[in-house]
Amino acid sequence: MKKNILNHKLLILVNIVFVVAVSVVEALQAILFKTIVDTATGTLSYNIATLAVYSILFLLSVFIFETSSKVSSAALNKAVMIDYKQSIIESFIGSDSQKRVTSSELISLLNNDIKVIEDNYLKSIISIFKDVLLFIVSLFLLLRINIYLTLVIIAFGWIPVVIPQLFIKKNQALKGKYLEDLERFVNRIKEIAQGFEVIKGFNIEEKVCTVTLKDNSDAEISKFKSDAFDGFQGAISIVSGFAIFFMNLLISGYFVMKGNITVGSMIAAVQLMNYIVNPLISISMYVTKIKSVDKVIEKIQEKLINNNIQDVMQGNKEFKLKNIISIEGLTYSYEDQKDVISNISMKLEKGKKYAIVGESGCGKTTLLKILMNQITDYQGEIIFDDENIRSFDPKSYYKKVTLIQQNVFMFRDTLKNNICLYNDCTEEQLNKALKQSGLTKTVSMHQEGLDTIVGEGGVELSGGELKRVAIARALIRESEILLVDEATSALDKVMASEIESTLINLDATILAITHQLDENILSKYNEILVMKDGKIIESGNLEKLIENKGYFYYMFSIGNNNSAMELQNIH
Ligand SMILES: Nc1ncnc2c1ncn2[C@@H]1O[C@H](COP(=O)(O)OP(=O)(O)OP(=O)(O)O)[C@@H](O)[C@H]1O
Repeated sequence: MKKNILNHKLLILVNIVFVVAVSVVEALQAILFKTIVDTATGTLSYNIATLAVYSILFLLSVFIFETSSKVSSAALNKAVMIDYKQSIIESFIGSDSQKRVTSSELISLLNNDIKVIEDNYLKSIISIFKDVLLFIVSLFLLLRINIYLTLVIIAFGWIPVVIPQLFIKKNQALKGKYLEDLERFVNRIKEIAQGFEVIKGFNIEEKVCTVTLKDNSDAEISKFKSDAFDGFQGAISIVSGFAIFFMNLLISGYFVMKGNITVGSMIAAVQLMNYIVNPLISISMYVTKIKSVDKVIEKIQEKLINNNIQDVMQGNKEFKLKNIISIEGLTYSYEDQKDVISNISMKLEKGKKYAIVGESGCGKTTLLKILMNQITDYQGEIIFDDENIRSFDPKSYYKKVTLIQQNVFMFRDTLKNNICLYNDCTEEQLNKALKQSGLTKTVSMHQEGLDTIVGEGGVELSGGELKRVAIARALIRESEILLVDEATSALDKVMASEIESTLINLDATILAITHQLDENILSKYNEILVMKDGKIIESGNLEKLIENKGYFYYMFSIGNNNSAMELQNIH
């Protein structure tokens, strides 16, 4: 945050200039008071018209400098906030995919936490600056009026400053609790929007409304407690400020009675004492506010800024695969749990098509995530011909290796932008990709063709079409290796078979997870890798695996409804 503020030195300077001007003009109000009162009581002999001109000049200056100061501080606020939010977004994009925050956490951070920081941190810093100046100028002017009054202020003015500091911890805790509850509420709302059909379909509207009401009121109660505490703290500061004010009034009244100062000086002194005590109270409140958001800034720092990916590939070599991908002793576990990938060693040949099969949870997706560099803290080696994955430039690797995921994410944009992913692509490249991915018919069916807006999350496309878009994306990039995480999930058998055929006919090395234990599909793969408990326990083409009559054959038989008797023999 500090870095984001210091990035705008010119705006800070402009702010300082206007804040100085505002503070000087405000403090001069006391001198104008004194001049008018002393003229009225006969101590000074100014002309009333001259005093009226001074007053008008004073009002004009206040208007000009206040406006300029507010506009420049709003401009600084805007610039810093753009920077800070952008750094959060960039940190999110650069974060490790395993440790990244969820979408609702990110939205909550960018809306709620940022708002708290903006209101309590940035605005406080700007205001503190103004108050410090007002304090210094007023103290200087008061010193010129009466040294004893100045000493009284110095002796007792710190009381309203110190009191709010006693409540910093409590304030921090209340603000932290509010943001925590608000995040839970935002999360709940997101779930309601996403799970709308499930809520309706399972008739759980009432239950969902009840838990939402709890989250909603928890967040508002926490906000109320935080605001109420702010109010209590503010009241204590104001009361102690008043106490100091009356004490000053009494003391300056005493000096007037003694004939040490004039009535005009007394009014000016009281006014200046206000300008000394009030900024002190405000400064102490702003310091409390700044400290209370320290935890919020720390939270953002922890969740995002410190969570940037340590790319396993830190080299600068252009990615190239001539013959063989060798995986040696690959082992991985999620956060100290048991191994999800357990000492896998295998070789994959360029251009061949590999199917990965295995029961749910055996580690198939994790294996692809490691190969895609989404998981980096694994043990073992991944070698392309004789180059370790770590020696490649990540950009060139991601250009040639593409992961097609189970759920195809679509931007709310045109079909073309969703396929080209905002990169330039020629008509020839596009047509080739459409043809190979089987999307030509889909494009011609839509009146707007490639300019058709696909709707939020691609709702206007079928499941099969979405998978084809994912394939087209890989084709546009001319990816040489396709890692496919269940390209056919949620598709009927005919569509699944069509998509698998499309994939198998591509000119690329393919490593595809499939749940389709279908003879027609599996026979097209050069090799089937059978996974169980994080290991590859069998491999070979379909014929060989059926002959083996091992674990694969057991799964294959269930998938193809073989007789119970036959299954018992195998198992
Ligand atoms: N982010 C994660 N944190 C902790 N455990 C995880 C995480 N992702 C997956 N796992 C666990 O790791 C194991 C392997 O998961 P993985 O997704 O690789 O299995 P899979 O074989 O692809 O399953 P499926 O066929 O059901 O998609 C599972 O037990 C899963 O619960």
